[in-house]
Amino acid sequence: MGGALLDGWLASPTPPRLVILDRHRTGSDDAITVVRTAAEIPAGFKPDIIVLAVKPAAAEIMIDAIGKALGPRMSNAAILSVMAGRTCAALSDAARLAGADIPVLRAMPNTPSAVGAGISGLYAAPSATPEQKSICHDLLFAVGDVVPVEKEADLSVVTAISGSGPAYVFLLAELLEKAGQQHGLSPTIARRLARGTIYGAGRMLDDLPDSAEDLRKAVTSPNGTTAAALAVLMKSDAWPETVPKAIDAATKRADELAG
Ligand SMILES: NC(=O)C1=CN([C@@H]2O[C@H](COP(=O)(O)OP(=O)(O)OC[C@H]3O[C@@H](n4cnc5c(N)ncnc54)[C@H](OP(=O)(O)O)[C@@H]3O)[C@@H](O)[C@H]2O)C=CC1
Ligand SMILES: O=C(O)[C@@H]1CCC=N1
Repeated sequence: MGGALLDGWLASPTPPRLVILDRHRTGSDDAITVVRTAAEIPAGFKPDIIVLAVKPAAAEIMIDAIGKALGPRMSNAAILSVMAGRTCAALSDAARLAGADIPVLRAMPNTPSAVGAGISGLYAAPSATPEQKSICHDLLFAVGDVVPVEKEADLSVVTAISGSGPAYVFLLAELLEKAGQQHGLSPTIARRLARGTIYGAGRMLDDLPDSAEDLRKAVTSPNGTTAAALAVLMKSDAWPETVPKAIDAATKRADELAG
């Protein structure tokens, strides 16, 4: 996810000044300084925002390493976590243990951020300053839309819908492609049709004021092909039951990750 955000920031018209801590990436340039370990963070660098995009289990280790490396230079920063689950309180505790009593903001972005088409939920702990909220909002807005949420607990369902959501759409693309091939289309044609359809439907959802339901109905001719397919997909034990179940499972998992 960190890589997706980075791609989006680097492609944005006014990239922020970035120091990237990444064990694999090499090559600093004019736009970014890349370091392999926290100890290599440049001596004069005093971050406004520390973006954490590691797996939730690595959060405390990272905060500790960054705290040790930055020392007092961390004291005016805020943490922006994109990790599923991990709460502001847990991350604040980790920062305090690392020597910095600093605010935490939590975002739940998604991978379309890599192409500037992300959408992120954003929650700010009450201790975050208006300026820190504004910088984090702008960082996320540089790679797509931003939806502020008032309650931290809402980030679990945000994670289930939009954080994980691209995977559901990619699964649909996979299944459409496969079904096309099973009906004799070449892999290339099946892939173009599946992807082009999802792209076009996404554009309509984004560009037009109509509801998703109205757009669906407009495709569905009486007694036609779409009606035949939707009779399968919309059976009570099919999508109307399985999609909410899937969202429940993802929301529950996000709550579990929060501990
Ligand atoms: N994937 C997604 O669509 C989304 C993910 N997220 C959140 O983003 C976070 C990362 O997920 P994701 O990008 O999928 O996971 P990845 O495993 O792809 O990325 C995690 C990165 O963190 C690095 N890392 C872990 N520990 C350390 C460490 N101690 N020092 C330096 N680097 C470290 C890993 O390096 P290495 O490979 O060397 O271990 C890896 O590059 C998660 O918390 C997830 O909840 C949020 C929204 C969407
Ligand atoms: O699967 C996950 O846990 C992360 C959070 C949202 C998307 N990927």
